[in-house]
Amino acid sequence: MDTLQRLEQVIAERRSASPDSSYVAKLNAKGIEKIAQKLGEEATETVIASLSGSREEVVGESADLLFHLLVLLQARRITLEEVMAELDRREGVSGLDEKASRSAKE
Ligand SMILES: N=c1c2ncn([C@@H]3O[C@H](COP(=O)(O)OP(=O)(O)OP(=O)(O)O)[C@@H](O)[C@H]3O)c2ncn1[C@@H]1O[C@H](COP(=O)(O)O)[C@@H](O)[C@H]1O
Repeated sequence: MDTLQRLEQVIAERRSASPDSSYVAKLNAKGIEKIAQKLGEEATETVIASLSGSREEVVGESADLLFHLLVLLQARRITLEEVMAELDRREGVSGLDEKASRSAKE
């Protein structure tokens, strides 16, 4: 089991904890809008760090971003496995085929 899978499991366990003792529970108690807002903030902070921050800052913000993405996915009942399967599927599609299928959908 890798780090993201372990974190996904911890987040699932902590969702039902007391919001006083758990950040994951606190975020979930506030609802999907708050979780989405936090993800947006962490994405912005990652972008800013990538442009003007140190290597350590980019690593730290990226960790915050991945963590909040996992919280959001769970709030939408989407598993990491589903996202990985989508990435695996794309791996099997050539760049040109992918572009063609995207423009066909538009
Ligand atoms: N990886 C993380 C993690 N990364 C970031 N954070 C929290 O994310 C928050 C982001 O910081 P901010 O200053 O933006 O947010 P804030 O001011 O605390 O919150 P708001 O004012 O926005 O409500 C901080 O409180 C961090 O502690 C995390 N909190 C928890 N985890 C993992 O989740 C597990 C379960 O955590 P609990 O739910 O707290 O038990 C932990 O063991 C960790 O493995």
